[in-house]
Amino acid sequence: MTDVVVRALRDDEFRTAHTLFRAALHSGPATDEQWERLREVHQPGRVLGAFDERLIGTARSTDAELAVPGGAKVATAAVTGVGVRADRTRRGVLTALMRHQLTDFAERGVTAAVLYATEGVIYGRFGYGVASRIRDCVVRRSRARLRPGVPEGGEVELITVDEAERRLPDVYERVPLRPGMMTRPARWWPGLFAMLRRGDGHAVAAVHHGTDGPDGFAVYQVDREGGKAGTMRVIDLHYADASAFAGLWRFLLSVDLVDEIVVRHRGLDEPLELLFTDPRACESSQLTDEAWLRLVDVEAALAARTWRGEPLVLEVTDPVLERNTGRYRVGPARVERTDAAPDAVLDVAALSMVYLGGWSPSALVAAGRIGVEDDATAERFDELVRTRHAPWCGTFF
Ligand SMILES: CC(=O)SCCNC(=O)CCNC(=O)[C@H](O)C(C)(C)COP(=O)(O)OP(=O)(O)OC[C@H]1O[C@@H](n2cnc3c(N)ncnc32)[C@H](O)[C@@H]1OP(=O)(O)O
Repeated sequence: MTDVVVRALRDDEFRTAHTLFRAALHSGPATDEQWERLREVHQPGRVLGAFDERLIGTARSTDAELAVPGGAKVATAAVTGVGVRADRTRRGVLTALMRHQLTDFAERGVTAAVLYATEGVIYGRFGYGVASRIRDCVVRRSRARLRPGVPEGGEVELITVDEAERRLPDVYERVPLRPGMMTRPARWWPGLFAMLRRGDGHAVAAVHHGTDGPDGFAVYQVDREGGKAGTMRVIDLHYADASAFAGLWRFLLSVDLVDEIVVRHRGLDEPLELLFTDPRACESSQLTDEAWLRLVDVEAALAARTWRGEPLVLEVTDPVLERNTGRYRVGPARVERTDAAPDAVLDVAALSMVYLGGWSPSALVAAGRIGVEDDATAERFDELVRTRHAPWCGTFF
């Protein structure tokens, strides 16, 4: 491993780190105008740099809260901006950054860390696991007739990106967070609006008004070529309830000069096709991993969510944050450390995968990632973690 020094960067070093990250993704540096906005997404104290003689790698995080089964929210670090110079990869730079970052999270009292990964092989070794999965959908407008009984929804108001920047944060606050969703800190939003303005600037937002005011929104743009009907790309879509969901879709389907509506990165149990008389009006594709979760304080995380059925003793190993290694009795009444014999043996990445309810433990048993004595124990474990909704983050960072 290279001799790497990792430290938190000063504010005046953020732009160099951002340029390094963009270069690692094969993108050019931000313009001065873009940087004016992007500077804000960098949280002081949370932008790490790895150095030999100069900056060779970076990783940053932002404070947020993650909703867990049962409705509690836990202190979370949203990790992003991870990159190592292409001429310094595969010599332990990321490893040094991740160890530093996770240790720092543990010291700060962070319960969980979440990230979106560019590649599936990078983060498992640091205790992250795929906690939620998503799909993309294409709705063919000519076939998409709404079924009788789909809620009417309320009025929809179209607003500009400038107005959306002022108003959408408040609407998002009104959206109940399901397991896997995160609060959007003030420093998250500039990243979305910088992205919306990077295109040719024709994105708009539709705000849904329910009986108690604004309760959902869809940000979209329509791409047209050669005077033909085009493709609507829905960039961000959140709603408080079934009425707002239906109302927003009624509106999106009513927009003229659109052949198809592409909506990406949606939760697996969002009932979009169930709105239509022909469920195949909605084609789904591209099932993929969404949020990678890493429990940083296992005991606090286990205590924060609700559980079902009978208690089980879980033996957890954590090679990076040793304090987490141990046995935990986990059940609906309480969570406690114990010396009792384990019912299931797993590492922190596997625990992070089943924590939000996105995988059944039986699936991980079948894949050799959780050890149990027998099928009956696996079934009890399935029941323990079972949740009403599939987890979904829905906030890219
Ligand atoms: C949350 C986010 O920001 S996601 C963005 C992630 N960034 C990118 O994809 C940008 C392009 N890639 C990079 O900058 C770098 O390749 C990184 C950050 C992914 C990895 O950095 P490195 O310094 O090379 O990682 P490091 O040397 O610590 O690797 C640790 C181990 O992971 C493996 N590994 C790391 N990245 C990869 C990869 N992309 N493909 C295969 N193996 C990998 C290494 O081979 C090594 O394995 P070993 O311990 O068995 O030898």
